[in-house]
Amino acid sequence: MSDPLANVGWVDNLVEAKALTKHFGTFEAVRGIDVEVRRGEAFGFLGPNGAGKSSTMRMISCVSGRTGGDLKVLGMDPERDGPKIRARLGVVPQLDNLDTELTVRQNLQIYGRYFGMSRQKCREKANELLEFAQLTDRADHEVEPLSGGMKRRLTIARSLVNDPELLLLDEPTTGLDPQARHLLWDRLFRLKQDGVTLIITTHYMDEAEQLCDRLVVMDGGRIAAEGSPGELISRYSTKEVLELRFQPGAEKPDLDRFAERVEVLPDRLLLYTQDGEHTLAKVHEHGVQPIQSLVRRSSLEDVFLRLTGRTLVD
Ligand SMILES: Nc1ncnc2c1ncn2[C@@H]1O[C@H](COP(=O)(O)OP(=O)(O)OP(=O)(O)O)[C@@H](O)[C@H]1O
Repeated sequence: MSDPLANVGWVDNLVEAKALTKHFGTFEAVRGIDVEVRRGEAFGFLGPNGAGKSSTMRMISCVSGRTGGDLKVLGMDPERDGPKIRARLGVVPQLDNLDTELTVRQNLQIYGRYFGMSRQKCREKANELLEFAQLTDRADHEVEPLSGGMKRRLTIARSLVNDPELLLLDEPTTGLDPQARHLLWDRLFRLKQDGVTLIITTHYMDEAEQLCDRLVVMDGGRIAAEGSPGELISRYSTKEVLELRFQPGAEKPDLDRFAERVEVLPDRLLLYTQDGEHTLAKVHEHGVQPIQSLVRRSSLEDVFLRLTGRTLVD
């Protein structure tokens, strides 16, 4: 029997990039990255502004050509098969580009028409997506007065009109308040459960930790590390971190011997240790009196600091 999936181009890796580069004139925004995104996972590009995340996303979403290297999306070449790939992708750009002349529902329906769906199908799909985005009660309202979180959910709903296998989200929650972010994460979890592969760029470490099964840490156009959030934390950091703050302007004590590693930031010291409370006790025994102390688990922020010597959000 022939393989029923052969015709729809089934591949296990939805994105395969090898030595992928993007130059703008002489500036190298993406400097030879290798990435594999597996079907069904939520994959993250984590990095600060200017790391090359959006440039990479734009190549994957077939809106910008590569300068060098190889790129396959859904097993096809974006430069040759752009329209075929785009028909199976959903794209949520960094800035919402909703049509403010249309209502919430019309924004969804008109997208369906772009994909050649019948009016009836567009109506049904819009109803389904309004419910998914928790916007049913706003369906016939204008877009402009919606909150930032609602606009974001509508943009995501719109990107799902064509039932994409792969959804690309560029900084999905930037600028949203914590409640709106959590609501949006909840929707993304649901999509993942439904089998949609997600690629997310973010400079929020908590977002990457919450959402991503695997991620790459990008900096200066390169990949600094790759793995699951847990793997990256155990590879590059300790179990716990003791944060100590001192009087402004006071000289920070040398506490290197109390921890596996110490980072000196402008406003605090970070002591990397397996047991923060024990380390704090030793610091106190030594007569050091910080004005504030906090023991927490290591995070991706610590991984980034270790890899680049900088904090993620300056
Ligand atoms: N069209 C362009 N022309 C020239 N330089 C560009 C262009 N697009 C991006 N760049 C530069 O390439 C670098 C990477 O930008 P990119 O937008 O990919 O980074 P990013 O990691 O997505 O950051 P952000 O979070 O700010 O979007 C930046 O230094 C940016 O100024």
